[in-house]
Amino acid sequence: MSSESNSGKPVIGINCDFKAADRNKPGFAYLAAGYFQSIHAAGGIPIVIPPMDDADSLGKILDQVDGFMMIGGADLDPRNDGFMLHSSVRPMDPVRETSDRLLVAEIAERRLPLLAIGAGMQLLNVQQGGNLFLHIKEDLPSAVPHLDPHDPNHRHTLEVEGDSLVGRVFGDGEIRVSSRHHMAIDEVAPGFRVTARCPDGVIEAIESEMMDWFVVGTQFHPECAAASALDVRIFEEFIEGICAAKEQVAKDLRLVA
Ligand SMILES: N[C@@H](CCC(=O)NCCCC(=O)O)C(=O)O
Repeated sequence: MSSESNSGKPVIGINCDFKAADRNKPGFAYLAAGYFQSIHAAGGIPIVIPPMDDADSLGKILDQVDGFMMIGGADLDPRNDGFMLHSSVRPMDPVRETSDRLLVAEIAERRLPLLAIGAGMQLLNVQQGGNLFLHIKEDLPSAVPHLDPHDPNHRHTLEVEGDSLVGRVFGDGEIRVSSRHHMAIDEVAPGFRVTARCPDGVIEAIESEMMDWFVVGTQFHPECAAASALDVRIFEEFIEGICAAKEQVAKDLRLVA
């Protein structure tokens, strides 16, 4: 049973990153402010969820939200999906990855509406049966740069499918998005379709084709400080999609009442 916030605004859970304690500092859970600020600005109520390796507690939290957003971050450890480690891989802290994997598995089981960004989309794809290129520079040598370590606001152009959420958001005309990744989706998981690519062919957005699961994934970062007004519309479409689904459920319940 998800929450029904007083204002009717959907409550959106958001995972966060984790940095382990060292000799001089305690461990930290953290996330870029743009993630929760974007959800709030779009009409949602953000709730940041600390990493936990406790499926029962994470499940009780998911009982209380109307949707979820999985944020970006460092690399998924390819060994968790049966692949060899690659010299370019900088794994995220295992505390975060363990929690993220439990979250995505439960979100999928519940068909909870999901917006997955960057590493969040990559995790969704591998957990649902797809896989990743571990290093674009090696796997797709003709690709344009998708990461500039000296420019957090590195951007590249995007080509979108018209009949999609990102297609509705960006429309026609040149689109440039913020890109900070060296991995990318290779095979898309069953039940999902590609809705945007960089002109070099790298997959930049996916959406669920399943009637019972509203999911959008972006490799680019619509939450970043340099996001455009159109990027912001992705969050609005996500919130609107959740509200529409809730209204439909309420209508259906009235019909059978
Ligand atoms: N590390 C992966 C995923 C890319 C990603 O999520 N980048 C965002 C980094 C900044 C942040 O933490 O939000 C890859 O490189 O492919």
